[in-house]
Amino acid sequence: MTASDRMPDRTATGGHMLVAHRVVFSLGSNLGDRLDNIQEAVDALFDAPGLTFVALSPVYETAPYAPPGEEIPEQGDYLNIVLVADTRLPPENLLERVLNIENSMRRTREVRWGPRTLDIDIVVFGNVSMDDPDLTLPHPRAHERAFVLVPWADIEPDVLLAGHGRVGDLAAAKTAAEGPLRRRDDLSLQPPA
Ligand SMILES: Nc1ncnc2c1ncn2[C@@H]1O[C@H](COP(=O)(O)OP(=O)(O)OP(=O)(O)O)[C@@H](O)[C@H]1O
Ligand SMILES: Nc1nc2c(c(=O)[nH]1)N=C(CO)CN2
Repeated sequence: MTASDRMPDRTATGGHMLVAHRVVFSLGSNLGDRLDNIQEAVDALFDAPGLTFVALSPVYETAPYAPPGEEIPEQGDYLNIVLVADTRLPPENLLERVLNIENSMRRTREVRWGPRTLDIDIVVFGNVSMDDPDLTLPHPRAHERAFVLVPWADIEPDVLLAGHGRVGDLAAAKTAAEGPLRRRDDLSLQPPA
C-alpha cells in the first residue's frame, strides 16, 4: 500500500484536502539567534495559505538530546517550542513547506544529532498514520522526547498520542524520570500575523 492509498480523498482544487486536520509541529534551534530563528520559522509556516494558527507553547531551554547509545557532538542548549495549527493541505505539501523553510534558514545536515539553526518536525497530522521514511506519522521519536511532550502538554494535555497515551501523562512521566525542563518565561514568541 502506498502513502497516498492511506490518505483521505483530496478536492480537485490545488491539492487541498476536504477535511481539516489538526497538526502539531515541534521547532528547535541551538545555533545563532535561537529565538529569532524560531520566530522566523513560525512566521514562514503561515506566510503561504493553508494553515490556521491554533496555539503556541511557552519556550523551553533544553539540553541536546539523542537516543540512548547515540553519540551527541559538542553543542549548546536548544530552545524548543510546540506549535498547533489546522490545515487542509495534504501532509506531503506541508512537509515540503517545512523542508523549504529549513533549507532557507541555511540549516546543514552534516552531522547526525549535530547542532542546527532550525529543526521542524511534524509530530502528528490528525490521526494519519504512515511509515514512509520521507514522512513518518506520528513522528517516530516524539514520544521519547521531553522537549516535545512538555511544551505540547502545556497547550494540549488531553490529546492522545496514538500508541502511547495522553500527552499530559506522557509529559508528567518524562518529567518524573528525567527532571523538569527549564521554561524560559522571559522569552516569548509572537503568534503569526
Ligand atoms: N514527521 C516528520 N517530520 C519531519 N520530517 C520527517 C518526518 N518523517 C520523516 N521525515 C524526514 O526526515 C528528514 C529530516 O531528518 P532530519 O535530518 O531533520 O532528522 P533529525 O531532525 O536530525 O532527527 P529527527 O527526525 O529524529 O528529529 C526529512 O528529510 C523528512 O523527509
Ligand atoms: N533538546 C533538543 N535535542 C534535540 C533536538 C531538539 O529540538 N531539542 N532536535 C533533534 C533533532 O530532531 C535532536 N536533539
